Amino acid sequence: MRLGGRLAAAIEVLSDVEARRRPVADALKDWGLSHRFAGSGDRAAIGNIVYDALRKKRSYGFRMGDDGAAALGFAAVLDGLAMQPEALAATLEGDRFAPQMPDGERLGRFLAADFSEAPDAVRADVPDWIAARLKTSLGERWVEEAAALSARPPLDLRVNTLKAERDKVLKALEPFEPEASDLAPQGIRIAAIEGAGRHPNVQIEAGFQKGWFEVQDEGSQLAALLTGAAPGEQVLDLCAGGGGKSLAMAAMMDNSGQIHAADSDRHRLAPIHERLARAGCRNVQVHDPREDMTGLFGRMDLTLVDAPCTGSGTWRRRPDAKWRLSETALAKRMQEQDAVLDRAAAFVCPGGRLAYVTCSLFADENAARIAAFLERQTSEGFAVADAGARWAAMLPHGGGRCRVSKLAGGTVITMTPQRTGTDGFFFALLQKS
Ligand SMILES: C[S@@+](CC[C@H](N)C(=O)[O-])C[C@H]1O[C@@H](n2cnc3c(N)ncnc32)[C@H](O)[C@@H]1O
Repeated sequence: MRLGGRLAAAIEVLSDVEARRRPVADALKDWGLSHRFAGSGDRAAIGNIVYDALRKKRSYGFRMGDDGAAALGFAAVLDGLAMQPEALAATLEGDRFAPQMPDGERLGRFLAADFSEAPDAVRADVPDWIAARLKTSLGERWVEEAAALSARPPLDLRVNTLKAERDKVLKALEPFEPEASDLAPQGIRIAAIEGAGRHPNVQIEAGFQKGWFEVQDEGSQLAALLTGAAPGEQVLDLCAGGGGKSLAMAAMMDNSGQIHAADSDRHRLAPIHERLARAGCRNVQVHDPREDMTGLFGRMDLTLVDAPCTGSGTWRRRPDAKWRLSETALAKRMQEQDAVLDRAAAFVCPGGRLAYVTCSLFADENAARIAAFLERQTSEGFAVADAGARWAAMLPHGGGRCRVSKLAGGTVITMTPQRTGTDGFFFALLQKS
C-alpha cells in the first residue's frame, strides 16, 4: 500500500473508533481481518497514524479547526511524518486510494496555529473535566506533564535475573539498538519509534522464548523494586493480573520465600502460568479467584495492591482511553480501590508492609485513596512509610526525578513520562506496627 491507501485506512479506523466508542486495538484488528491483503508494514503504518491522531486529538483538532477523522488523520501524517503539505500533496497525487487533502484554509491554520494562545486543556491534550483533575494532581507544570502523555512511548524490557544478565540481553538484542534503562537496574529500553517505523516484535526472539527478559514499562519495574520484596519473604500479589510484578518480585527474591499471586478475574490471571514457566519462577503459587484465602490472613510480610485503575498514566500506549474515560468510571475505580485495600490489609503480618500502586495520575485514585484507607483503619496501626527516601536509597542516580509528596507523616511517589521517562505510576508503602 502507498501512503494514500494507508492514510485512508487510518481515517476509516478513526471514524470507527469515534462512532462506536470502541477500543482502538479492536478497531485496528477488525480492519486487518477484513483487509487481509495488507502486509505487516502497512498495518504498522496505519496503526502509527491512528495512535498519533488519538494521542493529540484535541490539539490537532484545534490546529486544524476540525476534529473529524479525516482532519485528524492528515494532522497526524503532517506532524508524525514531519511532512510539509506540498510534499504530502505531491506524494498523494495520482494515488486513487488517497483521501482528499484538507483545504488550504485548514492546512494554513494547522501550520500557523499559535499554540501558546490555546486553552490549557488543548495544550495538555485532554478533555476539560480531566484537565481540572490533572491540574490538582500534577501541580504547577501540569500542562507540560499532561502533554508528555501524548508522546510515542519507548519499548521497555526487564531482564530476568533468574536466567540472564543485562549485558547478555543487550548483546542478543543488538540489532534493535537497545540501551540500558536510565533508572531501573535491570531495564532495557528500545527508543520510541520515529516516523513510519515500528518496534521490533521482541517476543519472537530466542532470548524471550528462553525467559531472559519480559516486556515491562520501566515505571512498573521501579514500582516492583520499591516494594523491597526480599529473599525468604512471604508475599501476596493481590491484583496479579498477567503477573508483571509477580515475575519481577520473584527475580528480586531469587526464587526463595513465597509469592502468592491472586486476582479476581481468572481471564486476566490466565497468562501468568505460561509466563512463570518461561521465566523459571519457582516460588510463585497462583490462587484461583474462587479459592478461600483466609488461611493467609495476618501472615504476609508484604502485600502488594497493584490496583485496578483508570490507567491515566498509560495514555501514551492507550490514547483512546483518554477520550472514553468518564467520571462514572473513575468513581467506580475508586470504590474498587477502597475495597481491595481493605481486603489487602487483613493479610499483612505485624510489622509487615502494604504496597499500593496505580498506573494513574489522578490524586483521587492515589493519595486520596491512601488517606481514606487510613481513616477507615485507625485500629490496625498502618503508617505511611517514607517512599521518597526509599527511592533515593535504591536509585542513587535517580534523585529528584520522581515527584515526592508528603502524606500523613510519610511520603508517596509519582512517576510521569515528563519526570522519569516512564509511564505514569503512583507508589505508596504502608508499614503495619
Ligand atoms: C493494574 S492490573 C494488574 C497488573 C499486574 N499486577 C501486572 O503487573 O501485570 C489490576 C488487576 O486488579 C484486578 N482486580 C480488580 N479488582 C480486584 C479485587 N477486588 N481483587 C483482586 N483483584 C482485583 C483486575 O482483574 C486486574 O487484573
